Amino acid sequence: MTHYDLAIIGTGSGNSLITRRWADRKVVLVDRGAFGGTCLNRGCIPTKMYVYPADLAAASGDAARLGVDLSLEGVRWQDVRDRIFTRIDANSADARSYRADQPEYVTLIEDDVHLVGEKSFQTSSGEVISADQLVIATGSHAIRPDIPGIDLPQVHTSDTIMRLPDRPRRLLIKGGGYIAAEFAHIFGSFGTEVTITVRSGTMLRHLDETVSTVFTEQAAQQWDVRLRTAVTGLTANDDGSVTARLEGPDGQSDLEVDLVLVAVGRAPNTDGLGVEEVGFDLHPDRRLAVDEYQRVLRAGEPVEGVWSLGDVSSAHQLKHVANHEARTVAHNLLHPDELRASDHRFVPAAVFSHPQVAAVGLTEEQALAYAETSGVPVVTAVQQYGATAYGWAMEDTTGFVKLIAEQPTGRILGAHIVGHEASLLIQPILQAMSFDLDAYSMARGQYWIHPALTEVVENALLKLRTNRELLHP
Ligand SMILES: Cc1cc2nc3c(=O)[nH]c(=O)nc-3n(C[C@H](O)[C@H](O)[C@H](O)COP(=O)(O)OP(=O)(O)OC[C@H]3O[C@@H](n4cnc5c(N)ncnc54)[C@H](O)[C@@H]3O)c2cc1C
Ligand SMILES: NC(=O)c1ccc[n+]([C@@H]2O[C@H](COP(=O)([O-])OP(=O)(O)OC[C@H]3O[C@@H](n4cnc5c(N)ncnc54)[C@H](O)[C@@H]3O)[C@@H](O)[C@H]2O)c1
Repeated sequence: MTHYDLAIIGTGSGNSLITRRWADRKVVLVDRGAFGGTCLNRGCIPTKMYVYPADLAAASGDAARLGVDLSLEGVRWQDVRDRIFTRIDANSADARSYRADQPEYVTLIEDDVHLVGEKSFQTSSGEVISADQLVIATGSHAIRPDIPGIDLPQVHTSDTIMRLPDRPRRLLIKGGGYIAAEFAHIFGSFGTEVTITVRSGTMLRHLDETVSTVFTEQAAQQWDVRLRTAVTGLTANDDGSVTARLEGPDGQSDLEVDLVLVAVGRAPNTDGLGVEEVGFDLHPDRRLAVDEYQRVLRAGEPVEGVWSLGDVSSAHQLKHVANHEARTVAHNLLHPDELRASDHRFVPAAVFSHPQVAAVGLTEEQALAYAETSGVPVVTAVQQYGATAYGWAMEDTTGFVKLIAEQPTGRILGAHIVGHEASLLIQPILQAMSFDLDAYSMARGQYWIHPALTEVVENALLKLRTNRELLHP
């Protein structure tokens, strides 16, 4: 058995824990997959590197209403793919070499491991490692639902679809969440016929109802969206295509496609890790349970020196959350007597689709429930992009900013944006929420550049104020 000061399982956000502060100690970093984890190799970064060219391709369709006739001559899939993965693979290889070249204090083990004690684990080749402190940062994996034909080679998850040799002519996407929305945009803008099957009545159904309703309407104008529809089986055809058996409101039907993307959520990587065997607590969705300091729990109590962060233990499967939690763990590993808590109060998210969506805080439904239990009235305001000067320039008819605040104080509880650069527009609202700036002061306490698109945020804030004054003259 080899003993270390610190052992980290997972090179996603886990890799960022190793700073020079550890240079005089012994650290072991373990990963069974590509160095850098999901975000770098098969998640946020390559998807957004596809989304940007998809936005350019989609612009050809969006420009006509402005009197600009663009035509899309074509998309060179292999060139797009190779530009992305030449950069990604080099980045992953460089990050790996950087760690592998620090043998004086970091040992890199590229193997699958499972726990054999609360702070010890075994590699698949039999090596046993123990450590004073252990960080579990093993991420999550795409769920493959149990339907006939799910193992056909034409069935992909987000792990594999970005490296396809060719772009499919017809793609079926099962699921209506983030990954479905982003890949529908990517493939649809590039010219693939996209069909999406969604179990419920809307896409992005976990978001604010106005958002999911508007997004679903716009999705249906671009892709063949089949709501309340299940895929009950997949069969390979002789010509390489796949027939999907669908069950929807009109009964059963068959759909022939070239490829299938399964996007029905991701599950934490706790299976096979041995966490139950050593008694660590799991949530019902099999996430590792941690306290606010990111300490792993056993029977509800923190296990000394055992930490977790990111998708394996977080309620939010988002890279900025994994990074935030990594900063908490980085501090706490070195300052056991001054523990710092993670701040999950205002976690934003964006869906990089067409249109873009961004959200932070409570949905309207949640805010109304909060008003009922707290007795604090809430006020909402919806401002259309099209009612601002930049919205006129864009001839925008669908984008909007929806804000929800406590009525007496103007404390912002939630923000929901659909439309051009929603992911950028939400940031000042998030800043106000994080630094306790109320909506009323935010609206008039600063200049807003005219006629920038940010005026839609300014106007939404002003509307909250007007609505407040209407309620309380
Ligand atoms: C297609 C896609 C797009 C996304 N886009 C965004 C986005 O735009 N914005 C955003 O915020 N988030 C996005 N995400 C989510 C984001 O990628 C994750 O939240 C983030 O990468 C999680 O980081 P992590 O460090 O927890 O785990 P990971 O980065 O997954 O790292 C975990 C590592 O642990 C290793 N590992 C697991 N089990 C073992 C074991 N037993 N032994 C050894 N090694 C093990 C794995 O190989 C992996 O490398 C996206 C995800 C996907 C799939
Ligand atoms: N831009 C981003 O930040 C970004 C992009 C991609 C992924 N992600 C992260 O990755 C996670 C996983 O993405 P995702 O799209 O797979 O998950 P998701 O949770 O966003 O959506 C999954 C969808 O599949 C549906 N579903 C679940 N089980 C099903 C079943 N058996 N049959 C049919 N439908 C089913 C759900 O109702 C939901 O609509 C996201 O939750 C997100 O946290 C983030």
